[in-house]
Parts: sequence; structure tokens; C-alpha cells
Amino acid sequence: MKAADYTLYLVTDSTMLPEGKTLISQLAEGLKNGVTIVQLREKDTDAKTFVALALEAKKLCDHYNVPLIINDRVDIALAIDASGIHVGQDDIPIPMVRKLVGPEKIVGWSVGKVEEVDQLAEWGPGMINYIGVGTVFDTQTKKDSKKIPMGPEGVSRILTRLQEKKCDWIKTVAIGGLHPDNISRVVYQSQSLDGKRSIDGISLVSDIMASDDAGQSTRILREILAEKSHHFFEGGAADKNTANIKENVQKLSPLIHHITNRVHQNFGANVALAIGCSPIMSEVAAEFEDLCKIPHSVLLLNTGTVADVGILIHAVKTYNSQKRPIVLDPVGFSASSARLILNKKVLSAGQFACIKGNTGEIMGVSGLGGAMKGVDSSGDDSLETRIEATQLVAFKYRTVAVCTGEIDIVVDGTASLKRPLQSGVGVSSADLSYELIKSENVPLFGRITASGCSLGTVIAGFVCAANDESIFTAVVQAVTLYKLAGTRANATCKGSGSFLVDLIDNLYLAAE
Ligand SMILES: Nc1ncnc2c1ncn2[C@@H]1O[C@H](COP(=O)(O)OP(=O)(O)OP(=O)(O)O)[C@@H](O)[C@H]1O
Ligand SMILES: Cc1ncsc1CCO
Ligand SMILES: [Mg+2]
Repeated sequence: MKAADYTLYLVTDSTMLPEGKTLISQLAEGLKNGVTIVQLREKDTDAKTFVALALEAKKLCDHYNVPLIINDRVDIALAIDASGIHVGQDDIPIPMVRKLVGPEKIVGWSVGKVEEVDQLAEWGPGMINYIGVGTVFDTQTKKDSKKIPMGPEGVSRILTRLQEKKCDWIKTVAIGGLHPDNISRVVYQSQSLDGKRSIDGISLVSDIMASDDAGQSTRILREILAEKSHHFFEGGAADKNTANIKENVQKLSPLIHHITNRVHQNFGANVALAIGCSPIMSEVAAEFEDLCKIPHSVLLLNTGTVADVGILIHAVKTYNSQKRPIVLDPVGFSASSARLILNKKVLSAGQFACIKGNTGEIMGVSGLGGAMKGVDSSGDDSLETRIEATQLVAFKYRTVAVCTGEIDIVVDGTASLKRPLQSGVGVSSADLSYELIKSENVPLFGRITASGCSLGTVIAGFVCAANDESIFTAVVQAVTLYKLAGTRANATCKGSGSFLVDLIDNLYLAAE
């Protein structure tokens, strides 16, 4: 048998078959159209039926020269001479499994925690061949699962640990809640921090097993997996000339859909108008689809005072599905545990063109730990630490990350939108290029409310006038324009009240 190919790993489930289909007929369609490895998982089937099914499945898999893995039942795997066995954390311990099946069979293990990687590193080569990494998202298949979905960020943490522990013999498949609408992003966002490892494949159940046309469903999945880059945003920039972004903002007048905190609503709408955009404030889920289909619309998602996480996630999915850009401002990221949970859920829900925050927020999102006093940053982190945190955020979410403060930092984490299976993108978090945007010290920025939130508004307008290959340039231009307007306002104002007014005036003048 050739070395196993993990690209499209089908797990069976006979409880979800559509009428007129059998497990074997679905399997046959899958294999014919590009499934590369199969796991037979029959949780509620008696041994006799399981063996009969396994024998049939093996015949089919052998025909396509595809490995057949048996879930849980070492005895059945041996009885039918399957290619391998897959066990979970609560099943027979791995060393015993390996002893039972011998050195040649494939042994797979379900992994959700970095400590489990430490364990498999300790065992060394020859024990486990691949791991199923998950649960990535909520799933219908494991309804009683108590596991909290790890998101692509969690998958990346596992990949990073595999690299740190030099587990180069281990292959990986992501599993849990994977469907045609999120696979491309999961592959794009799942990377070890050194950039040398992505997942080897994706594993799924329902999109093939429950499909009325399992062959067609498999072909669609293979097409998605074959793409070399992740294009998630069809931009307004007709050409790739990034010098024209500012003009494009005037020309296209993007509609900036704000889901933002109550403090920012009025100020944000005025800033949008000042730079030549149109604002709309809406938290009505029923109209998101219409809004994102308006030409040149963009979503600014600010979690400052928003209560219903379901609405935020719906907005993210809707804008992503229409390839419209989203700018995320995870306000007060870790100011309370409730905010932390909400922000993390939003972060794992989609692909963001830009993630912008103050220093405390970006430190928090990076995992380095951010100091917050409510929604304000309260740490005294060095520029080097801030750059490292911004690079981590950009890398983890494959986005353009902005960290504000006296010096603003913009990092490009999109790494040319490259989206390889098997190998990594080749660029580490610390390699990511960045720009610093400096000005004289303007403490008044911190004496008006929602100045950071309104920078989000300007970034959203500029991103919308770019495309997914020029987001970085668009964001740098937006942050530079905002800094300039603030510096000019600082020179003319009498205090914080007129600073706010002068800031809007100078945004209006500079955007022209
Ligand atoms: N001392 C400073 N000198 C110059 N510019 C500053 C200074 N402090 C903040 N800024 C600018 O102010 C804007 C907001 O940054 P800040 O880090 O205060 O955001 P924030 O805390 O998210 O704001 P808010 O929560 O009030 O919306 C950015 O454009 C940043 O460049
Ligand atoms: C003051 C405040 N509280 C929640 S959001 C917000 C706006 C500044 O981030
Ligand atoms: Mg803020």
C-alpha cells in the first residue's frame, strides 16, 4: 500500500443516510470522486453487523487503493485486516493498541490539547501515525460532546507544539464542524507559528454521508482543497494600483455597516461621512444579507457594548459568504471573562480583513496577556513587545493587524493569501513585515471617547476600496490619514471638546 494521503478523510455514519442510499453506496461515490482515506465509525452497531460492513468497505477501499481505518474496535480492525485503527482519548491506551496491531498498521489518535502532543512526542515514532485535531467547530455528529470548539487558532496551537517537539512523523487532519463554507478558511488559518506546518487534510462526515449526491459533494470538496490561495474578499479596486485607494474611497463611497457600541454610534457615523463613506448602524440580523449585497459594503464589527453574540456570528458568516470584508475591533478584549469568551467566539467565526485594537486588546488577542482597565489599555509594554503581539495576531488570524497607541503598528499576516496543505506558508510569525506610524505625542486622542473605534470606521472605508491583495496598503493609508488628522487637530484645538470637532474637520480635509 502507498503512503496514506490524508487530504480528504471521510468518517462514516450510517445514521444520517438519505433515503435510498446505503453506507456502502455513499462510500463508493466518495471513493470514486476523491476521498483519500476512510474511517468506519459505527457507534451503535453490533459486532456482527460491523464486521460485515467492514468487509464490504474494505473491498471497496482496496479497489481504490485507499486505506480503511476502523474506529475503536481493534478486534475488528485485526479480523478484517484493515489498514489501521483510530482511537480517542477515552479508548484503549495507545501503547496497548500498537502492541495489539503490530508495527505496520496505521494508528490514529484524537487530539485536542497541547499536552496530548507532549505525550505522543514522548512515545516517539512508531506509536502514532496521525492525529485527528479537533473539535474545530460545533458539530451535529457528536451531539453530547462537552468539548469546547478550538477554532483554527486551536488547531494552530497543536501544529505549533508538533513543530516544537519535532514530531515530523505525525500527520494531521482537522475534524469537527467542517463544511464547504469553512474548509478553505480553516486550511488558510491553521499554521504552526514557524510557518512550516499546515494540516495534512480535513476530515468530515455529513457533507458526504448525508448528501443526496455524494459524488458531486466529494468533487466540490476536492476542488476547494485543491485551491492554492484563500480569496475571501472581492474588492472594489478595479486595478491593483494601490496608490489609488484614497481616490477609490471617494469614488466608491463604501457603505460602512457598523455593528458597534452605543458610545461610538454617532461619532462613527460622522467620521464615515467626513471621509466620503455612508454609514449604517444595524444589529438587525434579518437585513445583514441585503446589506452585504449592496455594492461596496463593508462590516465594522466592534464588540464594545454588544450583548448578543449570535447576531455577531451571523454577521460574520453572512459577510464572509458574500466575500465582503470585515474589520474587527475586539473592544475590551479581556476586560472581563464574559468579554473574553464573547470576543474569542467572534474571532473563531470567520476571516477578517483587519483586526484592530489598542495595545491592551492586541496583547490580549495575541496570547501574551494584555492589561486593560475597562476598555482602555493600561499596560506599559515596550514597542518590541507590542510589535511581537501584533505579529502574533496577524499570523494567528491570517489578517492585517493594527495595534494603536502613540506609535501605531500595522502587520501584514496575509502571507500572499497562500493556503497550502501539507507544508506551511514558509513565513514565521516573527518574519511578518510591518509598518510603524508615528507622530508627535497627542495625548488628547486618549481624552475623547471612541477615537480608536472611529479609526476602525476609517480603516473599514479604506479596506472596502481595496481588494484582498492590497488590504495591508489600505490599512496603512487609513491609519496614517487618521494620525495626520489628529496631529493637525491637536495644533488648532482649545481642549478635548474642540479636538473632537477639529479631528472630524481634518479627516474631511485630508480625505479629499
Ligand atoms: N499619545 C498618542 N499620540 C498620538 N496618537 C495617539 C496617542 N494615543 C493614541 N493615539 C491615536 O489615537 C487613536 C486611538 O488609539 P487608542 O489606543 O487610544 O485606541 P482605543 O483605546 O481603542 O480608543 P477608544 O476605545 O476610545 O476608541 C489611534 O489612531 C492612535 O494612533
Ligand atoms: C467607553 C466605552 N465603553 C464600551 S465601548 C466604549 C467606547 C470606547 O471603546
Ligand atoms: Mg478601542
